[in-house]
Amino acid sequence: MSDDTCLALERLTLAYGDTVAVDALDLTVKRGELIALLGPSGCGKTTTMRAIAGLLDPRSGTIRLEGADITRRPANKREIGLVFQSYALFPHLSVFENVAFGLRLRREPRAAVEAKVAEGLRTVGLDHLAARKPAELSGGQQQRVALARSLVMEPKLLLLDEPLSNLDARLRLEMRAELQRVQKASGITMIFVTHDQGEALALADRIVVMRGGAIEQLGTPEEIWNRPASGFVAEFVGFETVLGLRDGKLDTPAGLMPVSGAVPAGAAGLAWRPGAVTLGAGPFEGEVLGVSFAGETREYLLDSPLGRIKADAPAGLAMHGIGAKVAFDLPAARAAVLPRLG
Ligand SMILES: Nc1ncnc2c1ncn2[C@@H]1O[C@H](COP(=O)(O)OP(=O)(O)OP(=O)(O)O)[C@@H](O)[C@H]1O
Repeated sequence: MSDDTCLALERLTLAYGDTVAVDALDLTVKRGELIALLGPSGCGKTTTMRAIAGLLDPRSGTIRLEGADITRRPANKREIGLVFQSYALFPHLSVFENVAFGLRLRREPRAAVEAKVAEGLRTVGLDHLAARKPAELSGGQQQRVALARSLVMEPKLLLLDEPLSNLDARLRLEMRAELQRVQKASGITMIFVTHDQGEALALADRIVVMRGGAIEQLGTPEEIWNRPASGFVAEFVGFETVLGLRDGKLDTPAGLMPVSGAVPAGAAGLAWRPGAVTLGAGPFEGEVLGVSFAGETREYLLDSPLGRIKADAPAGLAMHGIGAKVAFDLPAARAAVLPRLG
């Protein structure tokens, strides 16, 4: 293990009775990294976080924090912070006292508590609201208090479970940027759970895409976005059309069809985002089932022998109405090449 490793999960297996929720998971998180655990409901994200926090005993495997084996260490001795979606602030305490709570419990000297709370509130931009009660704050401000409360404890690792899911869309965007800023400013290693690919892509240094209790792909946002490792990841990051390859041809519901362009040897499939589908020309034909205006583009849903195809076209072009037959192409040059299809 290198010196800059914060957390290492080694062959971590987690189960509820007979149900194995996470199977032999290996993951190394570097110090100062912001990691997203991304995946559909039930893939094991929360279970993994609970085990790291010490709220669930692993069936087997090891958890190391800064080199020390903490697999069997009680939760309150792990120096790991937790921020959950319900931020559960104490309603009768001021913002200041909420943030100070853990430090006081740790019996830190009064002056140290005051300095740390002041800095924590400054970090999240709430120093001017220290005297307020939680009920006098917006949802986003309450979430920031919860974040400050964890930051002041100076954890070795901070775990955030769907930290932004209780906020409305506008606040969520604001808090995304805020969380990223706070993470870089504090330097605290963070792992956050989300099922929102946009959030993971926007925030994380690296993304762990989970599926069925295992890691499907681990990579930077750019890698996950541009080079999905499987059809599953591709669909998760907006490649709406995924087709397998057999004998160098597209394997479609209507049989094998030629590919437009060259395909790398060994590829299992190709995937296109709506913007990569050529509309108005090409060897295939589809019937327009739906069309919606999206500012710069129009988004089409086509019914075709290859299945349902989503395609975007510049809004400046003439519109194809519902029921119209439109030619289209799926150019290999604009597809992501999938090493695995499933
Ligand atoms: N307390 C429990 N008892 C039994 N099975 C559980 C329990 N909690 C979770 N599971 C099962 O473990 C698996 C992983 O669940 P987990 O909550 O970790 O998924 P998740 O990825 O966090 O999903 P979500 O996004 O819905 O929170 C699922 O199959 C789930 O049904």
